Amino acid sequence: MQLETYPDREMLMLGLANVLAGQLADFLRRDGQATLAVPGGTTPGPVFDTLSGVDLDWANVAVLPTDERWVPETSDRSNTRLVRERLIRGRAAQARLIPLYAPAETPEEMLPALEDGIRPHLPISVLLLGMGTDMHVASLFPGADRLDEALAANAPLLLPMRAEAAGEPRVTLTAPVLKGAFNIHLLITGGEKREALERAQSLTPQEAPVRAVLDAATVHWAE
Ligand SMILES: O=C1O[C@H](COP(=O)(O)O)[C@@H](O)[C@H](O)[C@H]1O
Repeated sequence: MQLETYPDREMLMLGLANVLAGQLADFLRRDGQATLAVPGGTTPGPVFDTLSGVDLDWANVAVLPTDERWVPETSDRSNTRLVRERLIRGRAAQARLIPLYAPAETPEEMLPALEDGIRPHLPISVLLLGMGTDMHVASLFPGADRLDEALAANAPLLLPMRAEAAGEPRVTLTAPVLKGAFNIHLLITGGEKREALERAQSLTPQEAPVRAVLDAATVHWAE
């Protein structure tokens, strides 16, 4: 793991957006297309605000949530809603958003169709992850019902996930998809998450799912 510490959160969000933009630009120059996977939650909004204003060939960028709460976009719990409102706008309005939710009672019903949607956009060129204080990344929660399956080397692309801490059912990219990304960034803020990250280093991926990606990740942190 490589750790980048920033003097404050504003510098963190700006600096990280700049790194992500640079890596996307490299992919676009080389391959003519790129896939950016991004988290939901409370932390990444300011990164999205900056990134959405960067001059890139956004029409050739596919944007994929790392995980989704099984709620429609009308819910303020929807990660897709956050991405649409804060990232897929301005210069980035041309980017193609690949949803991990489709209207149905349960994620299981839509899983094959959702997998078909993301398959053409893998591997991920640039992956941004958040982390909870419980050391979950994407929706790989400690104690989740299908965590072992999601951590396995032969895991499918996507799995439904249920955990007490998760609230509603989730859908998540699995560990092999996350680990398969060319560039992996983890965004965390505050002392509690920094301590959790330190703790995670001596735990198993089952205890601390962030461990699944940590060795290959650059961690971006500010108090
Ligand atoms: O539930 C989720 O939580 C994590 C961390 O969110 P934060 O609010 O602590 O930043 C997030 O990375 C994940 O995408 C989301 O579904």
